Amino acid sequence: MSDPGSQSRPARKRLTVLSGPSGVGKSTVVAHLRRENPEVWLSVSVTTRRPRPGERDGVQYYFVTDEEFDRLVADDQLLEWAQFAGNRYGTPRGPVEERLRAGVPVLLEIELQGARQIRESMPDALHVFLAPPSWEELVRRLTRRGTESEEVVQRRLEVARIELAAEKEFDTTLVNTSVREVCEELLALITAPEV
Ligand SMILES: Nc1nc2c(ncn2[C@@H]2O[C@H](COP(=O)(O)OP(=O)(O)O)[C@@H](O)[C@H]2O)c(=O)[nH]1
Ligand SMILES: Nc1ncnc2c1ncn2[C@@H]1O[C@H](COP(=O)(O)OP(=O)(O)O)[C@@H](O)[C@H]1O
Repeated sequence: MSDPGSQSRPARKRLTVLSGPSGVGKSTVVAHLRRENPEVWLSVSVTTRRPRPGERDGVQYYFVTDEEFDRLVADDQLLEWAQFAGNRYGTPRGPVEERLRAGVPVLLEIELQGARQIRESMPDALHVFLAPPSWEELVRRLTRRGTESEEVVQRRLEVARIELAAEKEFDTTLVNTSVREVCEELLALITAPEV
């Protein structure tokens, strides 16, 4: 007998974590997803990194000083945080908890150490790894983006090797060949019915 409620089952109201090496296309994929699917709420992180040209406070990140970041950590206002290539990044706790309580699908775009913290603290989260089509293509994307100095690109590539090796820790992998296709696959995962 078919389940009469199956058609109207709500979207999974849980947290999705998107992670993957620097330059793989996380920001591009997430920006595309948000444009097409505003019902998915993306957490805006705090960071001590300097804004890149065109980045605005409160949009890509909340840009904070080291002292402000220390205070957020001390006050337990971050759901997770990590040091990455010389800067600190963290997810503000309040807005995420509020959205999840309201039943809104929440997406976090964070690096590996933060993803591990979320796996511990919120075991229901779905962890998605975004992989490059190849190592050479990852190097090309990171270099061509042109937002970092040669030294920073090298540092990020060293971290990328570590992040690529952690792929098996994730629930599933999406290969970022086509942004549009990856977004469709990601949206299907985020909004899959409850099981
Ligand atoms: N743990 C953690 N990582 C974050 C957070 N926000 C961003 N990141 C990650 O920090 C890394 C560096 O981000 P960013 O400097 O914007 O560079 P980009 O992602 O390579 O453009 C990326 O892997 C992001 O996913 C956060 O709140 N927590
Ligand atoms: N599927 C793709 N094919 C080709 N280039 C891509 C693709 N996705 C992203 N890029 C490019 O790769 C570079 C890095 O993407 P970005 O979103 O900044 O990566 P991340 O946020 O993971 O560091 C950017 O120049 C972006 O335009």
